[in-house]
Amino acid sequence: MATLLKHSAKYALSGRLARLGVHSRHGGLQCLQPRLLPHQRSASTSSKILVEMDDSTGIAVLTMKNPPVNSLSLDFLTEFSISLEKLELDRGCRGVILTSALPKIFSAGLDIMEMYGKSPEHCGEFWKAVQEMWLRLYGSSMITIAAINGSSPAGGCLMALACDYRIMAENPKYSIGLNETQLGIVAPFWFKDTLVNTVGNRAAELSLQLGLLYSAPDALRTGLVDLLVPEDKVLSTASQTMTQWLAIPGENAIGSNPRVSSS
Ligand SMILES: CC/C=C\C/C=C\C/C=C\CCC/C=C/C(=O)SCCNC(=O)CCNC(=O)[C@H](O)C(C)(C)COP(=O)(O)OP(=O)(O)OC[C@H]1O[C@@H](n2cnc3c(N)ncnc32)[C@H](O)[C@@H]1OP(=O)(O)O
Repeated sequence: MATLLKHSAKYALSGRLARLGVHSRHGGLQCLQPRLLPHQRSASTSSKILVEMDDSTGIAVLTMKNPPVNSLSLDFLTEFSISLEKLELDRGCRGVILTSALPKIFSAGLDIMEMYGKSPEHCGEFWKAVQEMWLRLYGSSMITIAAINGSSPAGGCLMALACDYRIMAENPKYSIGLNETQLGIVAPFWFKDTLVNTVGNRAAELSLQLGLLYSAPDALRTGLVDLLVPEDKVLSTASQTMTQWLAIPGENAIGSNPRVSSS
């Protein structure tokens, strides 16, 4: 029942998502291998996204590669949503690890150039693509883990928040947060809600009103991220964590998520 509720709540998020229908990708207990064996891997790449799928574990790694800072441009967001939709439709895919190919940056957030001097039509299309990215990630029926291997302000932080679990590199130079206020922007309500659901009301109030960017240790203290690990261990830890989550029987790891389930 919980699973069904989660699915209905999730698919109610977006008319486009409703097309996906309800199906189970989470079978019984499986013995999962954290390492990808070459013959069991498949890769697909668009210009800004690399997707590597391990058929033996059902784990996909979605790597953002939009230099210089993985800003969320219209093109990037479109490719991102298409990649995620393909994985969502792939019944063999049970978990997605989101990470960055760029040194020091997870994502710089919305592409500022998409919001400057553009036509109302373009702005509408861009904003719709931002919402679509969030709906797909937050409403995903796969387990999603953000492997945050660099700084992640504003919309980049939203992406990480939309995942089920966040693992960040413990590099003190990296920062993360919804710092829109510092940029003279009010974070939209659904940015706010996603943050509240993660860190709670009071921390979210302070965070949003002051536009705080947290260092990695402060992000852990406030609950913005779940785990800090050495930089070279971010991806392997994400793989191990995913394996643990996917070993939860049936669909319980997904179905018991309170953000999308009411029982
Ligand atoms: C009209 C609007 C239409 C529709 C929208 C409707 C409503 C919108 C309303 C509200 C929106 C609210 C939500 C907003 C969310 C956002 O995400 S806003 C974007 C916020 N992000 C930032 O402000 C990030 C700023 N960047 C940085 O802090 C740093 O660049 C960094 C920490 C990411 C990386 O630092 P460095 O490694 O030192 O790199 P540089 O600073 O030298 O940058 C390299 C290069 O990249 C360009 N760049 C950086 N960030 C962005 C970005 N967000 N978009 C586009 N380009 C970016 C930077 O300018 C440099 O370019 P060059 O100078 O090398 O050409």
